[in-house]
Amino acid sequence: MQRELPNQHMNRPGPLEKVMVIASDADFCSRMHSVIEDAGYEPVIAGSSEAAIVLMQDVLPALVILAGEPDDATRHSCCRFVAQAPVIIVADGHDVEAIREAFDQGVTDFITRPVDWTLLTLRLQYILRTSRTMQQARTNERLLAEAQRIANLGNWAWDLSCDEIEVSDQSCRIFGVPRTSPGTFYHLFQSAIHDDDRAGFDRAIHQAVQGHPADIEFRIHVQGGQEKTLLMHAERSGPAGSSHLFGTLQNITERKKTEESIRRLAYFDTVTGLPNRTLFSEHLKAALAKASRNGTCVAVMFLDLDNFKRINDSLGHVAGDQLLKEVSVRLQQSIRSTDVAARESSDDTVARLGGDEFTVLLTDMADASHAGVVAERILDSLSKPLMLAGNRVSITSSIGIAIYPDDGHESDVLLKHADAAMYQVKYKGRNGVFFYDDELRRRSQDRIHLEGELVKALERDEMTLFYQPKIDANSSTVSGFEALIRWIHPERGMVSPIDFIPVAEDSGLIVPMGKWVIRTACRQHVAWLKAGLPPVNISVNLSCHQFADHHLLASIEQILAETGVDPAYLEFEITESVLMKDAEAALQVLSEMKAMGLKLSVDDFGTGYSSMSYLKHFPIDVLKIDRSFVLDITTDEQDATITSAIISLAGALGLAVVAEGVETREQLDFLRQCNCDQVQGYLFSPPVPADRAVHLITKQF
Ligand SMILES: Nc1nc2c(ncn2[C@@H]2O[C@@H]3COP(=O)(O)O[C@H]4[C@@H](O)[C@H](n5cnc6c(=O)[nH]c(N)nc65)O[C@@H]4COP(=O)(O)O[C@H]3[C@H]2O)c(=O)[nH]1
Repeated sequence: MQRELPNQHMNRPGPLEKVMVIASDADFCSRMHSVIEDAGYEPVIAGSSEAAIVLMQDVLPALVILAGEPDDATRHSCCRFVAQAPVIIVADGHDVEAIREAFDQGVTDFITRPVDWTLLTLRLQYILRTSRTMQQARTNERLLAEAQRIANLGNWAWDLSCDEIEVSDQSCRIFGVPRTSPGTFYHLFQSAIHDDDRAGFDRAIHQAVQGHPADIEFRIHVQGGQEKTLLMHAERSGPAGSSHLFGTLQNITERKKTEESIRRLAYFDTVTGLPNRTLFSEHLKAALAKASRNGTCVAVMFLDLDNFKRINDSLGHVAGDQLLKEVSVRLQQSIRSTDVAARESSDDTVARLGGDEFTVLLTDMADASHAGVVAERILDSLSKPLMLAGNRVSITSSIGIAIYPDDGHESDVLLKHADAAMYQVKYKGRNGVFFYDDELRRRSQDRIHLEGELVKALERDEMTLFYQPKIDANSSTVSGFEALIRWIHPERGMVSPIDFIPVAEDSGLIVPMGKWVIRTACRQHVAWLKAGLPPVNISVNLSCHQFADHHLLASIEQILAETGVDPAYLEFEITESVLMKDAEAALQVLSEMKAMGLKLSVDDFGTGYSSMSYLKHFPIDVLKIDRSFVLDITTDEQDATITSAIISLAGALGLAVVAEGVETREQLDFLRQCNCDQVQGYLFSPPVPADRAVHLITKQF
């Protein structure tokens, strides 16, 4: 009955728990053995301290009972050995001094002689239960510390009444300080906070004290001059009126660094370190919102270097990058010069959109004319020569300006208008400034209107192809046709491609339109063949967008397969400027086209800037001399020289040559003298519809 008592009211211990008794008294040991066994533990009896120490090598007791008169050394080593388990001594009730000494050596508890055997079972169970709880607490503490270490997360409790902070190990590690007293930690903590972050930190603490949990990021100086960024959560919990704040502390230094490098990549140009298009756009939007509130103006400048490509190609990319960096420095200096601009705003931004295109944002201007002053200053600054790769180089630039609110209210629109104004400078001869104006505004509206109409034109099948013959200069017979698109507008009549091709280019419509041209030209070639005519070369123009389109080759392949045209009769005319825009990429596409068996020609040759080394490597068949040279070959000596030089060059490179825009017999005679292979122009025929072109195929000119 007595023995059942503990089992009815307490957790019964596990069967494997061992209770070790160290005693020399055999009767005492035997009695203990029975009590321990009956209580549901496994007794382990050691007759002496030495035997106990040997036994403890193998047995891990849950509780040790030390009876007799063990000397200090034995008690000490026992306690050391069984640091995880409680140790009970059996002492004389009146020997308080001995009990105190035992406690000092680490003994957990005591029972007094004479032993109350009835209560002993209960006593053992209480002690073991406490021990288990303690052990669990220790384990939990260890696991928590480990988890905090892994998560780089510390916790703290701040007693505001005495300015003491109780911290976890990880909090100390985050601070890089050894474990200190709560008061010392408070002082270390306070002095470590970055001056710039102190006010925010105090605000967050105040908020938490008021009962609103707060999160704050702040920087601290740690030993060695390093800086760390911490994320702290603080909140008030515990009983009402408690002077404690509780919270966590996380070291987010690495995360901040990563975020910063991602931000730099996303928002800044890697060559110049200037904001990129995305960041510029954000700045512009913010500036527009502010200007709308303040009733001020914003100027958007679009700047393009006039001769960057030439410098980049001739002096190399390293020099090109150096130039871009220098330009970025000069631009920043120019907008900071308050003496000229009579104003300065920290929101002004210089950005690089890509290539040699830069933008400048001037914010909160009272007077739009300041933008012109700044632009002139920029031109002046950029025009100063600099040394690049040992060469003295001068650059000029074209700047277009659009002003909020006059020229638009949205960032995209303003940027587009500044771009249009910049093109106006290019058109007028470069190296200048142009403000977006009524004329450009009207043109822009026309363009938008035309774009809408073009979409409909494609849907309504309003496009048609005209064909202009190319004549063999020796035999005076047709050597091929150039297919040229025409838009038969229901109200306006025939619209020139000069007017709509650029719009189709900008809107991307050129891609489906170009595909339609290739397909229609191929079908015409087949139709003439079927009509019993000899196979005739047909050339088709490829614009910049089409040439860069990744689906171009697949589209051509599909059309060839669908129409059955022999690729040897299909020629593509690509302008010199398109090819030179990205010569490496062009070489790749041209090679693939060549591998398909197509013919390739360089259109408008002489108007752009060709690198001879590329020209040599491009797998081209024909050079087409631009009609601007042909126009004056009989009157302008220079044009005559250039034309004959191009013909010689083509001969040297093994290329055929076609002269465009031949309008007079004199021009033809000159070209024949220079051994030009083919000629094309109004002298023979303008571009004509297919039903008229058919009669030219067999004609002798
Ligand atoms: N003054 C003068 N002009 C002559 C003479 N002979 C021919 N032309 C014109 O010169 C242009 C030659 O085409 P381009 O240089 O490729 O220049 C073309 C080409 O860049 C583009 N284009 C035309 N059709 C297409 C097309 O189907 N696709 C693409 N991507 N562009 C096209 O539009 C431009 C203009 O085409 P068009 O108005 O058809 O103008 C044609 C033609 O009509 C002449 O003796 N004197």
